[in-house]
Amino acid sequence: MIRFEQVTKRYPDGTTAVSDLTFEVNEGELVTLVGPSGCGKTTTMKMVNRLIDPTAGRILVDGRDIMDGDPVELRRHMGYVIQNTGLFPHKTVLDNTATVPHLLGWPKTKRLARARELLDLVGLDPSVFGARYPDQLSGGQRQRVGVARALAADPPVLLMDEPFGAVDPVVRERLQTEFLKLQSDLRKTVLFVTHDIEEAVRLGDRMAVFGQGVIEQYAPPTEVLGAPANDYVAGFVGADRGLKRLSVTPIQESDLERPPVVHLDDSAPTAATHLRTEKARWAVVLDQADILHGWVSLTALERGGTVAEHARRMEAWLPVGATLKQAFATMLQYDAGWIAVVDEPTGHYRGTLTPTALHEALRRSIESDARDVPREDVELDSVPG
Ligand SMILES: Nc1ncnc2c1ncn2[C@@H]1O[C@H](COP(=O)(O)OP(=O)(O)OP(=O)(O)O)[C@@H](O)[C@H]1O
Repeated sequence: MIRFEQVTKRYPDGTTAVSDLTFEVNEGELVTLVGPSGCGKTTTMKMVNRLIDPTAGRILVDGRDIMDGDPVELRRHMGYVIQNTGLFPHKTVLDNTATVPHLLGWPKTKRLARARELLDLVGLDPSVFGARYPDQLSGGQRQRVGVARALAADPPVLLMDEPFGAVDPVVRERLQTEFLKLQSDLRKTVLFVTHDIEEAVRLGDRMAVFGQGVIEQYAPPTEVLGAPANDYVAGFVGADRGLKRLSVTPIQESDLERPPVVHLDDSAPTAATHLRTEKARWAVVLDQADILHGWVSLTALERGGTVAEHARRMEAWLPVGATLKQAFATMLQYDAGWIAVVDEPTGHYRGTLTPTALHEALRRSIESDARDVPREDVELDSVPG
């Protein structure tokens, strides 16, 4: 969809901002450009919508050299979101959002209807916020309007330059979550510049890690974190890359443990016998439809009656596909030694995760990237302990 072929940009004062860049962004892919200040990320992005022209090489969008057409026409097919949003202060939120449709000559009713639809999409009620001016919004709300405005004419490409850079970390994380949800529906081709490695890891299908004007590694986040291409990338992603990886590694069926399972209407003595045979001190409790209810201890079952009389509710659960980081956070939140993993949306119980299983899942995912084999096929050497 977007292809850089040996692109170099040298500024008139002799600064080489990027040199000999070759990479490709697929249709519907979100690529993060990440690296320290001054490494050429913004220059790279601005060459795509011709705010900056390359000194050498060419850039193709949908197979066409971008230098062949009219730059204004080109920009209409590319949403552009920048830090501090660049909203017009004297225009209402609704009019700001409708900027591009206005330039494209859409009739007023159509462009305002589109602006309302987009404000809704980014979580701003148009009847509340539409008539306000940018300085009557919070920083996070302004960024949302920036995203809505960029999407207004439904461009296939989105260019985003530190779009969430000006807000505090909590709002930033919320904006990232909302944007990921939006992107999973819209599937735009996105180039996203950030100097924040966490953001690049969280959002990118692939990340381009920039050194001085060159890409040092171009790969999915799990690979950059698990197998950095060189010392530069390893240094940039940081010594805590194992921790960062937790946030992009999903829970898989093969990570789960299977402690004994009993049902609510089982008799307690039968359940207790089952636990003793399995040499277990507790069991997962399900209802008749195999939906998670909670857990029960052997000691409680030994008092007789039915499982239902002794079972305790379990609040710490997650769906398959949630990340290992969410699993870890849930364990901490409920002060739980394990969490249950269920199918979504059925709620059917699949298994459990303990801190040990979580650690093994992380190690297997690192090995699986390094050796290029599926995670469930990785055999771990045990750590001598
Ligand atoms: N108009 C210009 N004239 C001369 N040099 C420039 C110009 N614009 C950028 N540069 C230089 O080109 C290099 C790359 O700049 P660029 O803005 O692309 O970096 P960046 O990675 O986006 O940095 P930041 O994260 O700080 O925004 C820097 O050394 C910068 O000083």
